[in-house]
Amino acid sequence: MILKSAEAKPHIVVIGAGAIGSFYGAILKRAGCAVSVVLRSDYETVKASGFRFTSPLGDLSWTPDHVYQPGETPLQTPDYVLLCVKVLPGVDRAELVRSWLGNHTALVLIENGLDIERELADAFPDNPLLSCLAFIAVSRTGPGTVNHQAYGQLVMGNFPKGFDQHCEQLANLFREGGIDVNGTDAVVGERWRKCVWNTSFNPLSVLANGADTLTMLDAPGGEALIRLMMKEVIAVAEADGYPMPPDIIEKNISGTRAMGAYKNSMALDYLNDRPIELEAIVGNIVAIADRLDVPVPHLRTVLVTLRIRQGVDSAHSE
Ligand SMILES: NC(=O)C1=CN([C@@H]2O[C@H](COP(=O)(O)OP(=O)(O)OC[C@H]3O[C@@H](n4cnc5c(N)ncnc54)[C@H](OP(=O)(O)O)[C@@H]3O)[C@@H](O)[C@H]2O)C=CC1
Ligand SMILES: CC(C)(CO)C(=O)C(=O)O
Repeated sequence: MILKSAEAKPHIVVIGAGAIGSFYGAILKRAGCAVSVVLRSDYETVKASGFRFTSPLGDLSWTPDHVYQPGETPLQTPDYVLLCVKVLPGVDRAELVRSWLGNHTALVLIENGLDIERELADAFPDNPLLSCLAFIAVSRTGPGTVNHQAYGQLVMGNFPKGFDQHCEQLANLFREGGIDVNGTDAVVGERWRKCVWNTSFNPLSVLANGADTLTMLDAPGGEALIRLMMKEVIAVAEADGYPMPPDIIEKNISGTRAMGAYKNSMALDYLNDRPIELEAIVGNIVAIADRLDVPVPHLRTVLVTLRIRQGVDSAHSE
């Protein structure tokens, strides 16, 4: 396939333009792309007045080229579809993207979790698949309104491996729009590396009633527990063929302390009564641990406790 030249900027459709989708949509819009969005609850507001941002990067507020609803078909086949919905059981992501993909459309995931690409790779074997990790603090504060607190860097590569011309083009567009992109030809290892942080801090923050990072680290035994959880993630990653750097725990702990008190995306989902990405971020890792016979007693305790809690919460809300 011949990619569009730098002058003819690609057409982008963002599916799930919440915090992450609207932020990275804004960046691509700044780079001169035509960016459209598929929205559910925010459809009317964004169609009427676009996205409104607060951000240290300046005014990122933007108006999409088209605002679609799920089930519509694109006016023009997009070059890239960005999928930015939460990875939740019962959400069929392949069905969400199916009608938006042309034969040559590249599918780009900007989502947390491990082992979350396979269902899309299987459903669309002929479309280029790009997997991205977002290092950013951003949240949706109301319909069409978004607060970008800090950061924004992406790590990007093809799934399961490689860094093709689509990665090259999209990474350059994100850079033009003002954010850093680290390209990798081994994105699965990068997902493991990010999960060392997410699989430890995210579920613990929910058990701790939405606690921020410093509250967790400073509680008696808190840092020790987080280190034990990180060690278990690293052991599973290694058994799966992805050895982690020897200083990864130290760097994660010191980096998190330096960042100051921070509520991760799962803590925010929990505090706002939204479903949490428990299976994508914890369950999939425990499943791999079981397959490879790696003991993960702390991760399993946290996972099962949260599953029980989800059951109790949903029984109460019926
Ligand atoms: N926020 C952050 O700082 C970070 C988030 N991430 C990851 O990025 C991913 C996205 O998170 P985030 O943007 O925060 O989540 P949000 O909840 O802010 O956004 C998700 C969006 O997906 C939409 N959506 C869900 N289902 C559908 C559907 N069927 N059709 C159309 N839209 C749909 C939601 O719409 P509706 O409102 O209608 O449900 C919402 O707008 C997650 O995997 C998260 O873990 C990673 C790093 C940091
Ligand atoms: C790493 C971090 C904390 C923000 O980039 C994240 O992935 C999350 O909030 O879930």
